[in-house]
Amino acid sequence: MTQLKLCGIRSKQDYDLVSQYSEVDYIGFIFAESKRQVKPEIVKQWINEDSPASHVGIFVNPSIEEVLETIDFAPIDIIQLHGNESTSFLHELKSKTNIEIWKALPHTPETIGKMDNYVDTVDGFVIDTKVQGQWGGTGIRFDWDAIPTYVRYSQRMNIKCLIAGGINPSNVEECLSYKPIGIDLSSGIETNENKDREKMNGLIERMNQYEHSIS
Ligand SMILES: O=C(O)c1ccccc1N[C@@H]1O[C@H](COP(=O)(O)O)[C@@H](O)[C@H]1O
Repeated sequence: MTQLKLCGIRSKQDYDLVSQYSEVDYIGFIFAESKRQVKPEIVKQWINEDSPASHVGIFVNPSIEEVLETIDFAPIDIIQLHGNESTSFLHELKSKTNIEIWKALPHTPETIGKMDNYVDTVDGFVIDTKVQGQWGGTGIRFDWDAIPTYVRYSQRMNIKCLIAGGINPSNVEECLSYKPIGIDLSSGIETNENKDREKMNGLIERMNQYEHSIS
C-alpha cells in the first residue's frame, strides 16, 4: 500500500483522530512558523509512544540548537526540513541527532538535480508544490505527470520519496494512479483548521478502493 503521512496536527483531538487509522504511517507536527505551528512540550503530551506510526517534526531553516531542543522535548522519529538547508547543515544535524532526516524540495525543472546534491545525506525526500513566499501546507498541487520521474529516481537511488501539495479525498485516487511511493497531506483533511473525521474517512475509503481496484 502507498505510504501515508498526515501532517499539521494542531491538537490532541487531531492526533487522536488520525491515530485511529491503521493506514497512517507517519504523523507530522509543524515546529516552523505557520498557522499550524505547535510547541514541542505540548506535542509531547499528545504523542502515544506505542503508536505504530512514526512521528515527524517539520522545520524551516532551523538552527541545530532549535532542532536538538525540540527533539529533546518531543519524541520525534524523523526530521523533515522544508527550507533552504545546505548539505553541510544536514551532515552536522545527522551527526548530532542520528535520526532519520527527510528533505522537502519544491517541484521545479531543477528538482532532480537538487535531489542529486542531497541524496547521500538524507533518508528521504518530500516533493511539494512551489508557491512563492510559502514553505508548505499550501493546499496546491503540482503537475502530477512529474510523479513517475520522482518514483523512478527514488527507486534507482533506493530512497524514500513522498508526494505532497494539494492532495485531498477528492483527488487522491487520481494522485495514486501515478503510483507515488508515499503521499503527504495537511490542508486536504482539514475543515476550519481542524482535522476532519469525514474527510479522513473519505481519504482512507478512496485509498482502499484504489488499492482493491488494482489488486
Ligand atoms: O503545513 C504547514 O503549515 C507547513 C508550514 C511550513 C512548512 C511545511 C508545511 N507543511 C507541509 O506541507 C505539505 C502538505 O501540504 P498540503 O497542505 O497538503 O498542500 C506537507 O509536506 C507538510 O509537511
